[in-house]
Amino acid sequence: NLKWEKNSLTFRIENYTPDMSRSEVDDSIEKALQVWARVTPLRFTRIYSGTADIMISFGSQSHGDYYPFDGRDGTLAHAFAPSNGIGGDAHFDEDENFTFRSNGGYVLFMVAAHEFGHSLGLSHSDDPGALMYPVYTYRNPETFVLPRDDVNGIQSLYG
Ligand SMILES: CC(C)C[C@H](C(=O)NO)C(=O)N[C@@H](CC(=O)O)C(=O)NCc1ccccc1
Ligand SMILES: [Zn+2]
Ligand SMILES: [Zn+2]
Repeated sequence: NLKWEKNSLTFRIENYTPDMSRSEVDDSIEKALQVWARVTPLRFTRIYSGTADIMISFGSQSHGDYYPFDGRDGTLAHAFAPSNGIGGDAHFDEDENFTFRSNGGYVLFMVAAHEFGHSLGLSHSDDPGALMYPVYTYRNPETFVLPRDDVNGIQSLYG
């Protein structure tokens, strides 16, 4: 597992999905980062220009890396393990319908929390209850608590 060799990380939201308001996207991203910050010494600072450790963007099909998205459903997003450059970056498939709180689509908070697990160095878990389990399952963001498997995983890297 590659990991960040610093506890203070920057993030930048490069563009927005039309599925939600900007403030809903900002809130979803910030809350998804807090999920991990709460159980590690990691701290996240938002920047609005330049290159952040974690560059966050929405794109569809071919979007500038060797991993083109696939239209609706299927792959929802992907993120790169810690390293310079594209490491840490999280890309969200614009062809999905992302939502704020309703489960009428994919709740951006849930997808982002999962992706940031990858951005911090976690791989997929085989625990069906884990956030890092490979397949999206809806959970109420208001009551979401990071499952034990994920806490153990991230604390084995940054505990
Ligand atoms: C092979 C990778 C690129 C698949 C990709 C993923 O795991 N990204 O982190 C992904 O979008 N997986 C889908 C499931 C699938 O493609 O079968 C997913 O739901 N990922 C988002 C997710 C997963 C678990 C919890 C929350 C969100
Ligand atoms: Zn990408
Ligand atoms: Zn994943």
